[in-house]
Formats: sequence, structure tokens, C-alpha cells
Amino acid sequence: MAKLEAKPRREGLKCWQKDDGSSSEISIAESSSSDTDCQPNNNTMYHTNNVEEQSIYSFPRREAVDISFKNLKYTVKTVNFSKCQIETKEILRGVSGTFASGRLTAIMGPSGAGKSTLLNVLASYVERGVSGTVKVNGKNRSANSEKFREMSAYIHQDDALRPWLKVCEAMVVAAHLKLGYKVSHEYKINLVKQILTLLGLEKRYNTFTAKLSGGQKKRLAIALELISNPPILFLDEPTTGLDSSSCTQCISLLKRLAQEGRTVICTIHQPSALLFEMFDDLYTVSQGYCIYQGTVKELVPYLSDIGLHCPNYHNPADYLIEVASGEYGTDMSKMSMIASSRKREDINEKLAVIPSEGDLDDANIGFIPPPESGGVILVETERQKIFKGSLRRNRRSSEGASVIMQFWLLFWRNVVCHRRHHYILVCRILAHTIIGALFGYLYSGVGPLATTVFGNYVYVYGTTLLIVYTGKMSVMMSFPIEMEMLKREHFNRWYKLGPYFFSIILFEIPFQMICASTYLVISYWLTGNFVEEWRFFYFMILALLATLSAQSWGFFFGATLPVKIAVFAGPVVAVLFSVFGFCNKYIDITPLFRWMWHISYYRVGFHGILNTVYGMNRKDLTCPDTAMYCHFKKSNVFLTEMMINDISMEGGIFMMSIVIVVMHMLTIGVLWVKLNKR
Ligand SMILES: Nc1ncnc2c1ncn2[C@@H]1O[C@H](COP(=O)(O)OP(=O)(O)OP(=O)(O)O)[C@@H](O)[C@H]1O
Repeated sequence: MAKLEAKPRREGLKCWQKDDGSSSEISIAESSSSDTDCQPNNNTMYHTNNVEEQSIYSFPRREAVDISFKNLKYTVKTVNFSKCQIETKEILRGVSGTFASGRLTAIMGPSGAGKSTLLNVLASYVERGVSGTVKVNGKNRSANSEKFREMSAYIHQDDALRPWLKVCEAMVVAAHLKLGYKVSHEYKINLVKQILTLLGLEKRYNTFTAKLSGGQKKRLAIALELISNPPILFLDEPTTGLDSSSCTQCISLLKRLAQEGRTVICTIHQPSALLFEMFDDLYTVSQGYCIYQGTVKELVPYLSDIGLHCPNYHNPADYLIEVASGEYGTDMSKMSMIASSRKREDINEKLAVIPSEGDLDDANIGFIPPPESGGVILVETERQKIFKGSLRRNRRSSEGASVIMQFWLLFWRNVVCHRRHHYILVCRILAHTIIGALFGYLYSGVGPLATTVFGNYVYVYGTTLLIVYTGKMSVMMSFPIEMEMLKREHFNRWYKLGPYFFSIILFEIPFQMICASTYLVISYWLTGNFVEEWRFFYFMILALLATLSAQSWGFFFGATLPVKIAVFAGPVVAVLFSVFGFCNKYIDITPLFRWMWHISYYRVGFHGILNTVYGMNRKDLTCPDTAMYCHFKKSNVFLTEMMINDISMEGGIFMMSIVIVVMHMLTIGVLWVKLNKR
């Protein structure tokens, strides 16, 4: 007990600390003097040097939200290879509890106890395999409740942030996405600065997120979610990877957010005594059981009551983990029974006044009207507008930005990130240019001659191979790299999948077309294939469709398979398709595999390109003056011998267009399942 009563130096923690260690006299106007992109029109609100004064202004207050859950179970099916059977593993074994508003709650327990799982289940991040009830202010919450998603934000352990965005840009994009365009730009900028100040990041306004420290990244991840002012915050191990000072900063920030009326729940591994004391409540999990729920202060007396005496001068958090790890031979199921039979008067009294019926999606949980006076007067009118807008939005349960604006913002973000990370784009263009010049040099002048038809055939073969591989491989990694960020942003309702997907492909498609065109124009010209404009036009159309078909397959593999499998499965499937039609004649293919010949976009592209070169009534090829016999003088002879003299150009264009559309639709489908079937 004596140990618990030794209070940390709260004065130093109460305020949010700036990165330079000081805790007051913050002037955003001063720190952001070099701002360009994110500068508000009227910055009067920030010309205060008084932290307390700034902290009066806060978000429109939302109704307090209490979460209670009963008999929550989570089971997964695992394959036992040694026994060749599927086993069911119970990870949460019927846990119950309550997380109250205005409290900072820690979910603690040894590694593998089920902390993250409990957080995932409560945040609705996992839905399959979950049973039991979760109530929000007494209303039943369904697993896929939109209302609950709107009320909560989930901040994951890994700081999945876009490294090439500045802090202010990341915040402003999030503000546009979450608040929509009915809210003025000035308000959003002010809000962004307000939040960054609150989190001690105002001096990092123009810093790239890649250059932030671990603690700053964590705070930025929280700041991004605070824009929509959610009353519930879930955080998975927010202190992992932070030094003790950053941990203290982070937890004191969470405490402050809780004190404003939010329900803040976070998992934590093994906090120091100082950190431990900063939490209000504690929920301890071990082997899927809840072995303690109550206030931090009550922990040591409670453990003593059940015969577990925390030694003097021992960190109670460490002792709790030792108990939960079974170091004192305690039976967790028995401890869980004792914990559940224990009454928590404070929480139970509070919950008793909440009417407990109906579903959350039918309930009107929204904003509390702002006080008539108080707050920063300069922005009061705007606040009122926002508040009313938020109320309306809340009633309609609608999104922030419209779908078109979501697309536009995400596209802009994508372009900015690529522009800053441009060496990959430059490499892609350079590679196509160099290989175009190389191929053009190797097969220089083969186009018009009857004696070099096979050389030209190899050039077309190499061309198809190149554009198919560059189309596919350049995008295969897009989604695996993006997936964590996409999951976080989509789960926290920043945007819908459709606008996100189109913002990606509408950058990649034109860029791949530019790359492929660079190669095609250079090599086509150097090989002397240019005869007529319309042939070149068909050549380009077919080649570009082939590269875009491959690209759509690349997106599909990237979205479907783990990176390590995608990088070899993609090329393997590409080779498989190339076999059926690249150099094979239809009659040589085993009937069993002829369907592959029909669906191979490789074959369609390759044959179509050859037809643009030698088909469609091409004039006689040039033969040597001395030649007695010139076999391929009539280019059609070559196509007949290769059994590709009856190519339908329109059919090929149609088939590859269908491949592109179908594969993109399948990719959207796969991503949708990954994001929504959790
Ligand atoms: N989908 C799953 N399939 C199989 N096992 C799972 C699954 N999800 C969680 N587990 C197992 O459930 C247990 C609890 O996992 P969880 O991530 O919740 O632990 P934790 O308490 O957060 O641990 P840590 O502190 O190490 O992150 C672990 O043994 C984990 O391997």
C-alpha cells in the first residue's frame, strides 16, 4: 500500500510537454511562420501564449459513453498438422466488465494473455468467432454497428503513417476526409493546430512523418483520430518502443483526453510504477480470463484480501504480471471467479441509471450542446456551426467528405507521396527508355525486311514479355505495403474502399502507360516497324492493353496473396499464360489446356501486335536484290505459317478490356472482404 501511495510528480505530467521539454508559452503562430500549404487565413485564435487559455477551447463535447460487456468469448480454429485435425482454441473465455467514460483504463496481462484480442473484440476490429454481448450506454452493440464505428477510433500498435507527408498535410487531409467540405478550411486548419498543440506536436508542423521519433509518431496517430472527436479511444500498446519520458508523455496525454469525458482504453505491457499510477482503472487478463477489474488504487488491497501480498518496494504492476503469469501457483479460473463475484460499487451505481434496452444503431447518442459562454470567443460562431453540422451529420449517420472528394483527396495524397518519393518513378521511366533503346539497337531495321522476319518476331516477343512483366511487377507490392495503413484508415471511417482504390489505379494506369509508351515508341522507331500511322496506332493500343491487363493481374495478386507468395506466384502464372499462345500453335496444345489459350491476354496481345506488324494487307516486304526466292515477301505467309492469320483486332481489344475490368473488380472484392470480414 505504501508503495502505491507514493505519488508521481503529477505537476510535471499534467500539462502536455513540448518536444523541447518545456510545457507552457506555446505560440503556434511563431512555430508555423514558415507554413505555406496549411496556413489558416485568420490565425487570431493562436496568438495566445497561455496554455491554460488554449485548453479551454476544446472539441464539441460528446455524450459520455460507457461500454459494458458480458460473457465475451473469442474462439479461433487452428490446424494441428501433427494430429491432422482442426482444433478450436478459446482465446477469451467468457470475460465480462465495464469501461467507464472519463476514465483511463489499462488492459494488462502477460504476453499472449489475450489483451490485444480483447481490445480488437471491443473495438469491433474482429467479428468472426466472437460471442457474448457488448453494450454501449446500455444499448446492444452489434458487431458491425456503424454507429459504434462512428463513435470510436482504434489506434494500432504499429504507426502506419505515410512517411512522405508532412505532419500538417497528414492532418489536413484527415480533417477534409473526416469533416467534409461543409466545414470551412480555416476551421479545419485551426482545429489541426489546436490538436497538434494539445499533443505537443506544434513544432513538428512541417516535419515529414518519416522524420518523427517513435513517440511523436504515436502522438500523430492519436492526433489524426482526434479530428473526428470520438468519445471512445482504443489504443493497442501505445507505449511500445518508447523511452520512459515519451511513455509518460503519451499516457499523460491519454489521461487528459479521458478527463475531458472520453472513454480511453489501452493495452499495456509492463508499466513502470509511475506510469501505472497514472491509470484510473485496470482490467487484467490472463489465459483468456479476467483476473482483476477495478481501480489501480484498489489493486494491492484486493490482492492482499485474496492472499497475494505484494512485497514492499515492489512495483504493483510487476507483481500483478507475476501473479497473472502463474509465478505464485494461482489458478486463473479461480481468480477469475473471485474477480467476477466482486462488486464494483462505483461502476455499478453509474450503470444503474442508464436505461438498458434497444440497439445502439437506433439510439440517439450524439453531442452535448456547447455551453453558452466559455471557450475561445473568437471562434465561437464557427464552433456553433460545426456543432450543429456535427449534430446533423450524427443524426444522419453520414460520412465526412463525399465519395468524389474522398477520391480527389486520396489521389492528391498519392500524387504528393509519389512526387516526393520520385526516384522509383524515375527508375521506371529510365528502365523503359534504356531497354527501348537497347532492343531498338539489337533489332535495328528488322521491320521492313523479308529476311529478318524472325528477328522482328523475337522483338515483338521480347516487347510483349517486357511490358507484361513491368506492368505486373511494378504494382504487385502496392497493397501489401499499403494494407496496414488502408486497414487503419478504412476501419476508422476515413473513406470508402471505392475512392481509395480508384485513387491508386488512376495514378498507376496513366503512369504505366507513359512508361510503356516510352519503350514502345523508341523501339518501334529504331526497329523500322513504322510503316503507316494507323498500324502504329493499333500497335500502341494492343501493347498498352496488354501491359494494363498484366497490371490488373498484379493488383489482384498483391491484394490476394501475402508478399512472399505474390512475388513468385505472379511470375509463375504469367509464364503459364505465356506458354499457351506465345510460341505454341493452337493445334499443338493438349485439349485439356486449350481454355488457357482462349483466356490468355498474353496470347491475345502478342498475336494482335504481330498482326499490326504483318497483317491487315501489309505491302510486300523488302527482299534482297540478289535473292532468287524470297519466302516472306508476302508477310501474310509468315502469319499463316504461325497459324495467326485470322486475328480479330476488335476481339483482342475487347478481350483485354474485359480482363482489365474483371481483374480490377476482383481486386476490389478481395480488398472488401479483407477490410470487412474481420
Ligand atoms: N487469429 C488467431 N489465430 C490463432 N491464435 C490466435 C489468433 N489471435 C490470437 N491468437 C492467440 O491468442 C493469444 C492471445 O493473443 P493476443 O495478441 O491477444 O495476446 P496479447 O496479450 O496481446 O499478447 P502480447 O502482449 O504479446 O501482444 C496468443 O497466444 C495468440 O497466439
